[in-house]
Amino acid sequence: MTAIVEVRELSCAAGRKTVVSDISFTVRAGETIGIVGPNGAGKTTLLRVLAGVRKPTSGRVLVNGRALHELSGRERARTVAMVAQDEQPPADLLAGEVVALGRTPYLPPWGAGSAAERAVVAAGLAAVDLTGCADRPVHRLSGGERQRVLLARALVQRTPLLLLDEPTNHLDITHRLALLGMARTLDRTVVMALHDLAMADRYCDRILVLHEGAAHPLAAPEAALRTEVLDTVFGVRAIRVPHPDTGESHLLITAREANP
Ligand SMILES: Nc1ncnc2c1ncn2[C@@H]1O[C@H](COP(=O)(O)OP(=O)(O)OP(=O)(O)O)[C@@H](O)[C@H]1O
Repeated sequence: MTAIVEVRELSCAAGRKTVVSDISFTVRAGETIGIVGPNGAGKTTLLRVLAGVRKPTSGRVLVNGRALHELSGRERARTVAMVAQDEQPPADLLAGEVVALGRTPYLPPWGAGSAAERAVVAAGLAAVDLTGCADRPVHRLSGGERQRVLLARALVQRTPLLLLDEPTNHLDITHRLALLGMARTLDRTVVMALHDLAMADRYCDRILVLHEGAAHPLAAPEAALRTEVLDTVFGVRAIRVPHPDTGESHLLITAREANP
């Protein structure tokens, strides 16, 4: 598989604070990558730099071999889509209008609203289980429904790279599993910050652990989320147990002092 994202000796800051220093990794096309780390570890900051909305303090990010700041706004919007943490769409828009914003980089001037574009928007809403909701005002949707509308906007943007910051926040368990399952099967590369380590373990091809300004090597879940890593980084006790029916390995996490 070819590399879609190359991160070289990257350092990023939030405000004046350097958050992550000198990290390097490569993401291959089609991979689902999880970024995990304690609160404040720099997950959002790194995603914003990967999206090209924040500049690195040093080092570089290449997407499909190009630095995002070399691209026009339209080219960049066809390359990378991002759903930010707790993003609030403009309150006076309809759900379908929010999703349609994702089509902007493909439209000629005043090109919105055609039957074909409406069909793309409807398909985006259907992909997040919101069929028939195009005409609902976003401010009347629940937090989880709004989150799914924003995901639909990113899906219809049809970018090779999709960045998601805590995409399962606000989602019920059904839609949480659906979203993570979808992330794996989409024909694109997904990089997402996740707090739920067990979910990251099950649904990501590889995981980047951020801790104290550094990144552990990007590795398969069983290596990235080893017991000793979770103890050091999160102060929790983790064991891997086989599912009684399927035999698949699941990460079981408890507080460090909990009795076995
Ligand atoms: N605008 C800012 N000015 C100064 N410091 C900031 C700014 N934004 C974020 N920070 C700090 O930078 C650090 C990294 O923040 P970031 O949001 O990237 O972490 P995170 O891993 O996404 O956290 P969380 O898990 O809580 O969402 C935190 O210590 C945060 O307080």
